[in-house]
Amino acid sequence: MRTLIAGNWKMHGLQAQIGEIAAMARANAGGPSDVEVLVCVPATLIAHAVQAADGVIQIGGEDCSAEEAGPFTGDIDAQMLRDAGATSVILGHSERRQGHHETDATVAAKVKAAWRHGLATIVCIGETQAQRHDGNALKVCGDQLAASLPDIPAGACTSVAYEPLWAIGSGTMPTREQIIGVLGHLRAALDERFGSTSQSIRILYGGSVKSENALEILDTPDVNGVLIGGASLLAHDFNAIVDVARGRTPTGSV
Ligand SMILES: O=C(CO)COP(=O)(O)O
Repeated sequence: MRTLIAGNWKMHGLQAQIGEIAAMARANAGGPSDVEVLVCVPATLIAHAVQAADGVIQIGGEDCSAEEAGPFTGDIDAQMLRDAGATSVILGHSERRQGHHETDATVAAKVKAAWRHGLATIVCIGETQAQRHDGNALKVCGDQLAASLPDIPAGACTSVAYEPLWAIGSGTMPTREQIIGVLGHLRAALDERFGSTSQSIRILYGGSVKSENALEILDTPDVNGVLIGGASLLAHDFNAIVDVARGRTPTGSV
């Protein structure tokens, strides 16, 4: 399984920032293929980003509707993301679960819609600080995984991103043992539910990933990649993390 280095621009980015995508693509052109690079951007930027990515890195969306085309003002469906050139979509990010009241059932319906249109999904789960404090991190994450990830039809592709809410944008990282604890639990659940298909599902870690901590995270058992927020906005920062994944000396943006 190739390591996935994925960015999440969240609600950041104007056309003026598309040069960052071009710089990410330039740095990855002709590189070894043991690392897959994906940047998920706001829907308004997908088509521009796909052009700038020049087929070197993949571009994804950050959400999609569970519905097909219809009377849903303001929503964007999976087919539209695909049409704009996205190959993947992040679903169930905690900022959507919290800010837009998305339940596990909503997320599962969105995942199915994305798969119908050939998008790979990154299904996000994670516990709050209070849930961890109460000793419920494993149960919360396990329950979210079970209810947010539908049975996987042949040909569908998904990753699961473990993003503890208290680590997102905070600069606070879980310990290596905490990551191992949750990811081991998730991998065991995936193995039990999906059998050999589990081996095609990457588990990503997300939350305050930077080039300085990327090596330690990527070297943690059961980590198959990372989902990066703030440090994915600038090619200089993002490329440094990709370089770490490739085992090269960081060179920054080219
Ligand atoms: O939410 C995240 C990625 O989806 C993580 O964000 P930060 O890397 O900024 O902590």
